[in-house]
Amino acid sequence: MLYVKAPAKINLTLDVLYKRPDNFHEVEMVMTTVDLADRISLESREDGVIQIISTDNFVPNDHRNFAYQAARLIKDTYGIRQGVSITIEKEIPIAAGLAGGSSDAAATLKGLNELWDLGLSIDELAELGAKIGSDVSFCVYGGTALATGRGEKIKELPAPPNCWVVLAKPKIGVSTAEVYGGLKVEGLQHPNTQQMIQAIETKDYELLCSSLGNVLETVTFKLHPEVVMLKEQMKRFGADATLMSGSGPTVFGLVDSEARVSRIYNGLRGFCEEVYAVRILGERNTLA
Ligand SMILES: C[C@@](CO)(OP(=O)(O)O)[C@H](O)COP(=O)(O)OP(=O)(O)OC[C@H]1O[C@@H](n2ccc(N)nc2=O)[C@H](O)[C@@H]1O
Ligand SMILES: Nc1ncnc2c1ncn2[C@@H]1O[C@H](COP(=O)(O)OP(=O)(O)O)[C@@H](O)[C@H]1O
Repeated sequence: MLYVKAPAKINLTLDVLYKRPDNFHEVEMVMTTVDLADRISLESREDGVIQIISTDNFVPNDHRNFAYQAARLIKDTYGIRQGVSITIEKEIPIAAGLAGGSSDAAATLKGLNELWDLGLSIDELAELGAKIGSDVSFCVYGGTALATGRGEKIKELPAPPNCWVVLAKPKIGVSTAEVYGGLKVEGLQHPNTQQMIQAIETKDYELLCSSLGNVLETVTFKLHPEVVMLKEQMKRFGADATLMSGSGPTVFGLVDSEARVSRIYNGLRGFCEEVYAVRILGERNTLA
């Protein structure tokens, strides 16, 4: 039995440059992993079957599961005869903009590389990951990175300045495809990605706070006004800066003092069931 952690990500910036002919959007995003993680365990089996076992009824247990797709891809690409039982202990909220499914896929790729002794490099695993979803390559590397292309081209960044991240997810699920589909690329207010990178490189917390930006907020806010309200509440309870992660609906707030974290956490818990106080994981963990 092999255990692998699958951490959630947040987008510190998310910019869309244009819509591509393949119907994906060309993006520029600064992403970082946080210490809210699913736990994946992998057990090889001789009958060739890929089995998904999950603690959460909303997680699909068949070919729709991204961890299943990761195992299938590895088996087919490298002609592996064995199967695998994949147990997913779900901690990351589903369809939340936190890349839970993508991270489960990435953890499965890394775990099977070890379990089946394939000797693949982290870059090879990330390339495989891109076939499953745009966010999977980033999740293979983890840490902090600039993601371009449709999200699969990854450039490593150093750890951001130390701070707390309070995550709050309203009781709605958001479809990433619907949000990208509703985006009007003309007239967008673009975040300053280069300034965000500078803030990270110089460990400038204030600059990082003022550089947060996500163009998908415009779409999700219109679909779900409760996300705007949650963001406003978080700011009112004392977060230094707030943003929606990915396509939403999770909103996060950055805080640099522990005392304020509990005030914000307790305040939000009054009306939002899913609130988490976490840390940024920072740098890439190169162990596959
Ligand atoms: C918005 C982001 C930001 O990190 O994350 P989430 O909110 O899903 O966590 C990502 O761009 C989501 O990546 P991921 O969830 O892997 O997307 P995919 O499965 O590849 O694509 C789902 C759908 O989103 C749209 N899509 C995705 C990526 C992209 N660059 N342009 C797009 O237009 C396409 O319609 C695609 O069919
Ligand atoms: N291992 C998985 N965990 C969660 N959701 C999964 C998984 N595999 C497939 N899915 C499907 O992926 C969709 C997106 O979920 P998720 O990856 O959690 O969100 P997001 O794309 O917003 O980060 C869900 O609707 C869910 O049905």
